[in-house]
Amino acid sequence: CISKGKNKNKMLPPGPRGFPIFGSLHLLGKFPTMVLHQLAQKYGDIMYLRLGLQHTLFLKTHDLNFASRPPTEGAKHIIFGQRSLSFAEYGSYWTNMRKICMLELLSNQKINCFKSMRREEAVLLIKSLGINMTCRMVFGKKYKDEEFGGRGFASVMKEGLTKKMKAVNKAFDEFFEKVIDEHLQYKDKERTKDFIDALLAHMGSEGSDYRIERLNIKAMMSVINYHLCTYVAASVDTSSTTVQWALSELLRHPQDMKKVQKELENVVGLKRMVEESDMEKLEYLDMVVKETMRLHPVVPLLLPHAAIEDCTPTYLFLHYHIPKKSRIIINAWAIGRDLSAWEDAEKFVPESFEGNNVDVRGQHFQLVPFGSGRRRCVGMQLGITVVHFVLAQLVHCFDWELPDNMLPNELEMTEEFGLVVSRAKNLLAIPSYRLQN
Ligand code: HEM
Repeated sequence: CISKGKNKNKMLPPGPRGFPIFGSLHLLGKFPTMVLHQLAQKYGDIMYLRLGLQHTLFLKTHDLNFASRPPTEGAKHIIFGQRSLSFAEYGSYWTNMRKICMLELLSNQKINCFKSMRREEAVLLIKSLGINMTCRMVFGKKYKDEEFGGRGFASVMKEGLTKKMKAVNKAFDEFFEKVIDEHLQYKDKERTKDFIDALLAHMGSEGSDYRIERLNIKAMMSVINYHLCTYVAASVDTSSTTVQWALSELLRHPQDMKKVQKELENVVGLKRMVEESDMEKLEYLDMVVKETMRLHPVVPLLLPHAAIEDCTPTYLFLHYHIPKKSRIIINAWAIGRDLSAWEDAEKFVPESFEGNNVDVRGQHFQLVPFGSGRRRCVGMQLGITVVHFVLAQLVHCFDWELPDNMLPNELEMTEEFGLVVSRAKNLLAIPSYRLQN
């Protein structure tokens, strides 16, 4: 929030006036992305609300200044304060944690190391149609619900409402303590080292203003889990929610589903399963994933950014004042539907990526499902790999049908808003195996 008093003579960006105390909170309703999008059509791309600000150019021109995070209640209680990577303030602690994460868990080399594990999981997925990949990369093995206070990983995440956050934190704390103890106990055993081993190797190391202790390691573990599950929208992670949206769109557009299957038949055939090494040849599948991330960015408002210093960006020849500590909210959902960048913005048309190099990695500002710049998603490469791989498996191994003779255009696509936006109604579809093995 910007305090107006202090900035009386400076021009804040335009926006609705709002009420005292609540500001414009009442406007947001059930679908804040859509409301913010409509407000931006009235007030412009840089907009001031007493809740936040949204603008896209900032990502490039003011990336460093907006690379911090504001303190939030959720982060304080549920993920060990601002020690977690996602919610850490910009500074040497965040820089180092991000470096460790990039190097030890999310580098291309590490992602490749776990290729065979993802393949094993894909086979299991095809058998069980349940997704559980990243858990093994982070913790080295799958932990059952009973080991998580008997309540289940997902159910504990779901209880992340403010009142319950402290209790939730305790449940996580016990679970993480157990995982750390197990890793220390089997430290010298012959096995594939996972992310926790890598973090433990840094225990005791220090910088000028921080020291990595057991608590910091737990904070890192929790933020990775936050991306595996969401505490708003049930036991799904960012990657599997994206896969669900992609499959939903393909069910609504059977001709596109056929096109992906045809491509898979040409590249892979029907006698074996898809391998990760096939991915680069699956151009249409890639377009389907991009189009899904455009229409259904699962973290639609990204994570909130915070201004480190005052700044004065220029927009349409006007100089706006953005005070230090302002919360910056970027509406990736609205950016993907911007009529000046996308033709037929509301329609699912994978072909719109044909013959251009627009991708999802934060270089093209009309499509930012992972954010952009310094604070963009650190797990992007893993997310992209998993989404392509799982979707390819599902469409290659199965034909899909909607239940009860439902027509494709009758499939509901209502969103349930949260930090991760999933389908409001579970996707129900009937698979029939189509490979010849
Ligand atoms: C399809 C999959 C995914 C999507 C769409 C996604 C999206 C995002 C978005 C939008 C942000 C915020 C960027 C910003 O504030 O500017 C973010 C941050 C982050 N993501 Fe992801 N994510 C995905 C998968 C993953 C995975 C698999 C991991 C880890 C295993 C991960 C770990 C993180 C972390 C740690 C941050 C915070 C980075 C920081 O603050 O420096 N994400 N993600």
